[in-house]
Amino acid sequence: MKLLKDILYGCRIVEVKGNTNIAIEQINFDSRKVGKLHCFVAIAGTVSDGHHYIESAIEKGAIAVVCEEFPDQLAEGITYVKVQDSSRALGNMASNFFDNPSEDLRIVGVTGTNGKTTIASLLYELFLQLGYKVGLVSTVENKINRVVKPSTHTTPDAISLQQLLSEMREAGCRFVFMEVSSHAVDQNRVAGITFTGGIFTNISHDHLDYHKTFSNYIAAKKAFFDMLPADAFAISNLDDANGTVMLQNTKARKRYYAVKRPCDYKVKVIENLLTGLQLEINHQEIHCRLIGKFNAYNIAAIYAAALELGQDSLQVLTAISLLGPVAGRFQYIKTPGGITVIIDYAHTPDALENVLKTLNDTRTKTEKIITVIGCGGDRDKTKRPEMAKVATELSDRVVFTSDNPRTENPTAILNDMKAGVEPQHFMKYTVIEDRAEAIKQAIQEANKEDVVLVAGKGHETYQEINGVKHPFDDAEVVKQTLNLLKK
Ligand SMILES: CC(=O)N[C@H]1[C@@H](OP(=O)(O)OP(=O)(O)OC[C@H]2O[C@@H](n3ccc(=O)[nH]c3=O)[C@H](O)[C@@H]2O)O[C@H](CO)[C@@H](O)[C@@H]1O[C@H](C)C(=O)N[C@@H](C)C(=O)N[C@H](CCC(=O)O)C(=O)O
Ligand SMILES: Nc1ncnc2c1ncn2[C@@H]1O[C@H](COP(=O)(O)OP(=O)(O)OP(=O)(O)O)[C@@H](O)[C@H]1O
Ligand SMILES: N[C@H](CCC[C@H](N)C(=O)O)C(=O)O
Ligand SMILES: [Mg+2]
Repeated sequence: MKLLKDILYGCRIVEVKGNTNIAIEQINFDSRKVGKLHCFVAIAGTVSDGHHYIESAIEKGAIAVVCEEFPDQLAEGITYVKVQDSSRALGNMASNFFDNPSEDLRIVGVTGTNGKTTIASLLYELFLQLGYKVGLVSTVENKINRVVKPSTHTTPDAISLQQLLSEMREAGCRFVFMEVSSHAVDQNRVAGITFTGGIFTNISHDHLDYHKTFSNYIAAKKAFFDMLPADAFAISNLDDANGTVMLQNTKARKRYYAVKRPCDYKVKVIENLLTGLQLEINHQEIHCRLIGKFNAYNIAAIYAAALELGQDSLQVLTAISLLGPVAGRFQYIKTPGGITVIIDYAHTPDALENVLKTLNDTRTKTEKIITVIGCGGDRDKTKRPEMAKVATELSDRVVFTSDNPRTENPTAILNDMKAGVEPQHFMKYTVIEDRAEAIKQAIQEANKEDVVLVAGKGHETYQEINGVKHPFDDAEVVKQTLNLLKK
């Protein structure tokens, strides 16, 4: 229990009606989950508006309401607090409610279109190796030191996030590495967190269904760097067209990493093989087990962050050389029959292009690249034709299939994809809606030396159709199919 006036500390309050000197059991932004002595925070969302549910929250036991507009009728004995921005207030309130965990932790946020999970997970592993207790907030899983907590979002809502951070503090964690999605910035899920540092990976086509324009999407990512305090660090990718824009207005100390340009943390790719990367970081040579040039950027970013966090360069390089791949990111299977299968979470045109370029860069003359790819339903439709175009241009054969159709018709999604294929590549693809069948077809077509790329789902263990998550794991299906076909 905490006093409402203490929970509201630091919020931009416009007007109060009622008593704030009351004890609150829990804060809640969903009327359906409200209980006795709760404070309900009304937020305007993408589908509906929490302000419509104030009455029902009170019926369920809320004794205080935080909102942007007072309802026409005020209920007796209830405290109403009008704020400028209720999602921002929620962030602050959640932090106060859990005794401001971020002030006792060193939290580094990672934002960008691709590479967030990879960088956050690698930093988590790296700092464990350096002997620290560490927390991780990611798309794949959350971790409190070594204890796994399932993840539902890339960045959880403000209340779940502050609770998670407080559990990390409780468990003695010193560092936390977390993904900060553009949705999270836009919805103020990270408001109230004091970050020690921020990392920008890259920005390319994704989530235009939500942000509407590319410049809104850039602005959401940039807003994260604008909120960093002056004693934090802001690390950005100088090779990305928006790498400097991201840090334009930050108060934090600016650091850049890059492969192509001179900068604070410069990486050179000496060798890019299917067994790993040989790199030079600020003139120090290392080998790492991660595959693909894009991972040179991820390695540069984690090296930069570790050094900005005060770690010893030599120890960091040694630890980097021991890091293994992240689940579902360029996961590599070599079969007894000589086929290579790669499972990768590439679900944007840019990621798919990077992965396929890596496979093209490292292939021999005779080997075929066979790609299995689908696009998610209820997500950015404009990326569908682009992903299909990239897949057919950079592969010898492509099987278009389903990837979480959600509430959309899978055939309609596949038609959106097909519209992006250039006529000269029409002969390269087939369409098999059933993902397991699509994987089987690709593996069946593969001969010794060929590479099968199964892209889009990575670590996911389900296929989401009409609100139901059916068990489906690309890695499992691949293994079963390889056994079945004796490949
Ligand atoms: C589009 C989006 O981001 N939606 C998120 C948002 O919900 P919303 O704005 O749609 O909520 P809404 O249904 O309009 O309701 C508005 C408000 O009324 C409340 N309400 C609603 C109904 C009711 O009966 N009572 C009630 O109080 C709701 O609790 C909410 O506070 O706020 C919710 C609470 O934080 C999130 O769970 C929800 O994530 C949905 C499930 C989602 O799918 N989000 C994805 C797109 C997402 O966030 N992805 C990013 C990763 C993207 C990336 O890969 O980069 C992520 O961080 O995971
Ligand atoms: N630095 C990078 N640049 C471009 N592509 C990358 C980079 N790192 C990883 N990728 C590609 O993008 C895919 C997704 O990587 P990752 O899961 O790390 O990104 P993410 O930003 O966490 O994605 P999400 O927004 O879905 O959480 C990988 O499977 C790989 O294909
Ligand atoms: N975080 C991303 C993941 C997409 C993964 C892909 N498998 C899909 O379902 O589209 C999103 O929610 O848009
Ligand atoms: Mg992620």
